[in-house]
Amino acid sequence: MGSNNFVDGVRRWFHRRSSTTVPNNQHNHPDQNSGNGYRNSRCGKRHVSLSESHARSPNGGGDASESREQKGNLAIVGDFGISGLSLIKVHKRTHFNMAADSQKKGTPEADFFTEYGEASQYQIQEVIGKGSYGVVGSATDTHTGERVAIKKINDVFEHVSDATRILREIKLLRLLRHPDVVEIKHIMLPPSRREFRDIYVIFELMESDLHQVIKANDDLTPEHYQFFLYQLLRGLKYIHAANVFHRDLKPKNILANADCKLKICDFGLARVSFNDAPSAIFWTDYVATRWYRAPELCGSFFSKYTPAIDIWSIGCIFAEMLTGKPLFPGKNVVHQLDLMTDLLGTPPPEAIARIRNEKARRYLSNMRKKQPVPFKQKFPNADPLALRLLERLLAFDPKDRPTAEEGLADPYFHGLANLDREPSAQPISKLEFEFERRKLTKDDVRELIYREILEYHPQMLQEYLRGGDQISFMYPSGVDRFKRQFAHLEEHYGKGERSMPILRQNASLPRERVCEPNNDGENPGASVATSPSKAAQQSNNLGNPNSDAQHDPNQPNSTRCLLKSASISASKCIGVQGRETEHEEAEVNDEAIDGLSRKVEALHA
Ligand SMILES: Nc1ncnc2c1ncn2[C@@H]1O[C@H](COP(=O)(O)OP(=O)(O)OP(=O)(O)O)[C@@H](O)[C@H]1O
Repeated sequence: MGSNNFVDGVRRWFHRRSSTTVPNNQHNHPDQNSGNGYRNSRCGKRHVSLSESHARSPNGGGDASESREQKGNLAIVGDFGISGLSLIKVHKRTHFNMAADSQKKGTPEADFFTEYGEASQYQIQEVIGKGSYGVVGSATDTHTGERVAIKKINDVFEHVSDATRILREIKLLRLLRHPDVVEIKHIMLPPSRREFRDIYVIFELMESDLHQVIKANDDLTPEHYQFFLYQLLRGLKYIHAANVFHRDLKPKNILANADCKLKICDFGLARVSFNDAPSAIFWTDYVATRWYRAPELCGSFFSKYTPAIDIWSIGCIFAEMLTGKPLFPGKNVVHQLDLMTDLLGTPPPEAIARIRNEKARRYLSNMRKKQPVPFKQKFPNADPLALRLLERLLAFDPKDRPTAEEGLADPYFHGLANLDREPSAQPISKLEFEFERRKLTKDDVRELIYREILEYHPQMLQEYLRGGDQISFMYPSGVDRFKRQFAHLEEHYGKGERSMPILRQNASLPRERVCEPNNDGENPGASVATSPSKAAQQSNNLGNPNSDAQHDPNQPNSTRCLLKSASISASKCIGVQGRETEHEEAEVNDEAIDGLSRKVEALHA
């Protein structure tokens, strides 16, 4: 595909909406009305009004343009028609057809529907993935014909910290409503308010994720790159305006459709930043994927962090799109910093002087001086405007990175950026996250999750708010049916494939194990290690005890990685020669650890 297709698509989009002219409210780009080419064809004077509402098309067909009525004060967004971009390859999911199988065997599931209204709404089809928290299946909403993804989260309350992470995620996804953020459509009502263990969350269904897209498509065009980055920054602008830091942006946490639509997902590590929140609580459980981690998080540089940590991750993701390979595949935090400085050069003394953590400051000042590699040399085929923005996103010093909003106003997006389509969220109310301030018991979290689920069951919510006791009785919810269906699916999923037990990544540390900061505001490096290997890795970090937690071979990421590989091998990508993209969960090489330990020890001697 070339720009012509793109131009045609954009023209079609404008044509379809020709009656919705509103005053031009673009970013004030100097050349926004001049010149030729696809950028300017997108830069016409017609824009979709913020108040314009289009019906959302069911996933899997029809007009790709979308809009969403925002809850509360949030805006209604008229979004792109993106038919102008050539479709990207997404692997076809063909794991196990639940519906057909259940008919063949005459399993009882089909009858179950008649009794419970809500359950009959979803016809489960196949398993599309497994995570550490459970299984994700595709299904059809029989009321609307829409295809959805249903995530079954097993044994939610096994660990209070996991349950709290799930609470955070479902709450944030209810509050953050934007076309570039995955949508929770529904959560099944548990059969019993006080006794439920599993929950079923119904998401909009996406076809793939950016990790797969990068692997499967070696013919992405400059227009694809630009549109991908645009959506990511636009989503981030909205999320940051709500004072939410995602903290774990990586290609696997960006869902993708063949029509080039991207959506940010997995808010399990996200946090709302209230100005008075102690940064210790905010950061001590930080275990996000190292390869996309900002330099300041590779050594507890500061006591307070900013949304610029997410901007860095977006920079890494964009670079990975351009080359098909992760930009900084560090084996541990020290190696991570080495790779960063290999490309960006050693930071200037002023930037190093701002670092409050003494070990990290010392490590960087003692590092052999390195010159930056020109981005043109590193990314020889990329659009120079793209590279200029990439350099800004990957500024070593967080204060030099643009905000998402500033990123959208970068010349790279001339003709594409449009403030009308880039709404900001309202800051999230403190009341919603009041639970972060206290130590929760299992029953507390269960009640809070139940309350959150009731947001999708307005009548029950009314009853609950009136103090109705009846909902403590078993309530016909349809979850039992789902449970059996998922059990059946899980039994078949992975048959004949490399299958490994899923271990839950206990990502958030239980409160009682979170160490207090020292008087410098930094974490003193108190141990949270649960295994000798973790202890070894911690000796290799620069002050943050959790900075390598995700790299513990006993942690499930490597397991998940294998499972994902298994599902990839079972998938069909037509005519695709996948590029080899290494996994960020690569095993730690003991020798490297030893070498780095010596290096760090020598530094601190
Ligand atoms: N809405 C969705 N549409 C399509 N696929 C999805 C959707 N949500 C998740 N998936 C896929 O299902 C799989 C499992 O997702 P899940 O979020 O449970 O686990 P994960 O991404 O491994 O993260 P974690 O284990 O940290 O929660 C992933 O491959 C993901 O891409």
